[in-house]
Amino acid sequence: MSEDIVHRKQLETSDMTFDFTSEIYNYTLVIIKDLCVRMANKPLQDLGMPSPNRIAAVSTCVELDGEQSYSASDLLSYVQNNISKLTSEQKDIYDTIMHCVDNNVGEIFFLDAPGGTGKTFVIKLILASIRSKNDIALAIASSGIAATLLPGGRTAHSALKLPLNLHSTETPTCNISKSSGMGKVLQQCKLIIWDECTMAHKKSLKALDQCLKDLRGKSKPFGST
Ligand SMILES: Nc1ncnc2c1ncn2[C@@H]1O[C@H](COP(=O)(O)OP(=O)(O)OP(=O)(O)O)[C@@H](O)[C@H]1O
Repeated sequence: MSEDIVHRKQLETSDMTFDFTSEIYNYTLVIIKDLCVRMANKPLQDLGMPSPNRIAAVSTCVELDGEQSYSASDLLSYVQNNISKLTSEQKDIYDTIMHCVDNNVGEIFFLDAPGGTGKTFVIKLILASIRSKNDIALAIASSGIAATLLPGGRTAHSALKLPLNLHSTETPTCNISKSSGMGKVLQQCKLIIWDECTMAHKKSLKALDQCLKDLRGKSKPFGST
C-alpha cells in the first residue's frame, strides 16, 4: 500500500525521485487504521500493529484524498462528449445547478421525474463537471444499490457517520468533527448529491443540515452548500 502511495505522489508531483519516508509510513498506517475501524470497529493495537500519529498525518487525509483523486482530464472529456447529448430540459437543470455551483450560491434542488428519463445521466454530468475542475462533489444515496449507480457514490449512513439508532434518537447528529477527513470534505464540497433522499429518515436530513451549519459556520439551510 505504501508503494502505491509513493507511486501516486511521484505522478502528482512529477518527481520520480520521491521516495519512501516516515510520513508515508505514518499515512499508510492512517489508511489501514481507518479501514480496520470501518470494517471491524477495532483499533490497530488490537490487531498487533503500531498506531499512526494522526497529528503528523493531518495534511494527508484519506477521505479528502479520495474525493480529490479523480482524473480531471478523463472527466473533462466525459463532460465534453456528453454535454451535447442533454435534452433541452436536462440542459436547463444542468445549467441552473452549475450556475449556483460556479457562483457559490447555496441552494437546494429537488430533482424528480419518472424512471428512465435521465436523472442519473444529468447527475453524472454535474459530478464530472465539478470534479474535472478539481473541486469536490459528494455523491451519497439512501440505499447501497443507488450508491453504486453514482461515480464515487457512498451510502449516506456511511459517509455522514449517522447513528444506527436514528429512529429512537431525539436529535441525531453526524459523528463528524471539523478536523476529520469527512469534516474537511463537507467544508470544501461544492455540491452534495443525495440520491433517493425521500427514502431517508427525515432525521438524517436534519442531522446533515445541522452538521453543515456547524462545519461551515453558516446558518442558512445546509450551511449554504
Ligand atoms: N440525453 C441523453 N442522451 C443519451 N442517453 C441518455 C440521455 N438521458 C438519459 N439517457 C440514457 O437513458 C437511460 C436512462 O437514464 P437514467 O438512468 O439517467 O434515468 P433515471 O431517470 O435516473 O432512471 P431511474 O429513476 O430509473 O434511476 C440511461 O441509459 C442513460 O444513459
